[in-house]
Amino acid sequence: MQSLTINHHPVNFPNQALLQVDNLRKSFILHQQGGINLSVLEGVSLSVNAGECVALSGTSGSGKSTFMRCLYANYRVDSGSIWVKHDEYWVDLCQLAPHEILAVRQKTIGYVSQFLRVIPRVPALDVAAEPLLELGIDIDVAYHKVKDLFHRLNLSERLWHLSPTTFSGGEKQRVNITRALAVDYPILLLDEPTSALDATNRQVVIELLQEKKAQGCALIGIFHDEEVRAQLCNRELIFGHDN
Ligand SMILES: Nc1ncnc2c1ncn2[C@@H]1O[C@H](COP(=O)(O)OP(=O)(O)OP(=O)(O)O)[C@@H](O)[C@H]1O
Repeated sequence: MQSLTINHHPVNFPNQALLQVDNLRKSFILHQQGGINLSVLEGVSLSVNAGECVALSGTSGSGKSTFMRCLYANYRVDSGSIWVKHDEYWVDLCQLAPHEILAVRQKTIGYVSQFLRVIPRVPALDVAAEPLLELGIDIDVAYHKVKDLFHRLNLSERLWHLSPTTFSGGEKQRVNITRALAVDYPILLLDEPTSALDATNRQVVIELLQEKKAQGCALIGIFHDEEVRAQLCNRELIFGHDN
């Protein structure tokens, strides 16, 4: 393995690590409220290995979602680094140009957000197959993967060719999960992936995520559901004022 960033700074992480966060700081400046500086992440560090699942825990407002958004490069950080193993290189997400971030999202980091963004008239099958098609996967192979996941997640076949605009919360969540799980991302970020699901489908999602772990995927997520945490997570990163 070559341990180089795209800027060619050598780094040396444990062999099994896929993600390494060092001393991450993030604050918000509240422009509408007198320019108050709200410090949310004060030096968070985390290393996640292949096949591990880390739960982000802590009280409401402690910074879990902010941290997840930093890991997906949705937020610019104040300082620190987020090293990700992308192809055979280590790259620091905090230093990448926008087009490089898109490349990392396309191949390396999948994100199951809580809510599915839907476009009217695009059927569920195409919404879920889109990330595979963007990677150049053959359309029949992509549909086959998606249909298999839809079956496992008990998404009724009569919905596959409809736009998810009118779907229930749980149906939308299962389309969203399929979108992310159809691709073999080495790293998966999960924001309450089972919040809208019944017990049966929640168990299916747990099993699918266990399979991802067994394949060497690194999972980082917010799981308010204790049962999900107990079955999936190896460790917790607890957020609070001491981060
Ligand atoms: N875009 C933003 N602008 C300003 N402040 C923000 C922004 N996003 C989050 N915050 C503040 O950062 C703090 C952490 O919020 P965050 O959503 O990360 O917490 P959380 O731990 O995910 O909470 P919850 O469990 O309630 O979802 C909160 O005090 C919140 O008000």
